[in-house]
Amino acid sequence: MSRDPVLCVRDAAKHYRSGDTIVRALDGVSLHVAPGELIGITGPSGSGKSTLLLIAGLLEPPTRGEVRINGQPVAQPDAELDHLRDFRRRNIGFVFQKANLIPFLTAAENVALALEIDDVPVREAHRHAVDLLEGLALGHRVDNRPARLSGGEQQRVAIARAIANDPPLLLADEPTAALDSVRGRQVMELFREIASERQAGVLVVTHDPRSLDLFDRTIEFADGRIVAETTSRQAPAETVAAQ
Ligand SMILES: Nc1ncnc2c1ncn2[C@@H]1O[C@H](COP(=O)(O)OP(=O)(O)OP(=O)(O)O)[C@@H](O)[C@H]1O
Repeated sequence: MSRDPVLCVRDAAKHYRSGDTIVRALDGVSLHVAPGELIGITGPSGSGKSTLLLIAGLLEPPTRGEVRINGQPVAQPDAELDHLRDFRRRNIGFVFQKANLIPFLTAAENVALALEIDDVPVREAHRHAVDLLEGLALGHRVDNRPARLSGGEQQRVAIARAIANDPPLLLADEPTAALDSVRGRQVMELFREIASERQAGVLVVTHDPRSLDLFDRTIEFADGRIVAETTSRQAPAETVAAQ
């Protein structure tokens, strides 16, 4: 059985004007992420990694090229991304370097809020949030506010929030940069689990070479282009290459 990629980025470019010059933040990038795949994006500062996530996350339209999610063409140069707000919320989870939890809500309330925004009734959202946090070994933290949690715990709550409505695609921008190596590893292992068990496609930008063994593939960027790709684990059996 073959499955379509969750994310397909085709010949994407993103150019910014800076005075008289054009910055080619992305310059013709094509990649795909299959269900169950965990992909690492690496490369030097300024090589276009975050720009790729902005384009893949439907937060910025590409200057050229196309983004498909689950086979559906959703972003082209003239795309009105505001119209995609609901689509984005249902299909894409985001995790950033900082957890950005709401400080006056408990861990469970932070996660539940993501579901309530999606019209899940309050009680059901809370129950689901608690279940999710328990599954991420945070059952003892559900009623704590973020200030009581370690950096790694906060980041795991942020991941629970990002996957609360079960999006098929998860995008993370340097999610372990603020963590020590042990907590950073735990967070990367969580992404591995989410990809394997929930069959989400997960794209993680990282400078951290210590977790590369967890990725199915590592894609290296330089000057807005893909310059190398390494297959680090055996690819999931049921995935196919991008068309
Ligand atoms: N809004 C913008 N306007 C002009 N130039 C931009 C804009 N956003 C990004 N750039 C430029 O595009 C290039 C790629 O930036 P990007 O943030 O994608 O790199 P990165 O690989 O994520 O870097 P880092 O590892 O430092 O986060 C850089 O030269 C950056 O200065």
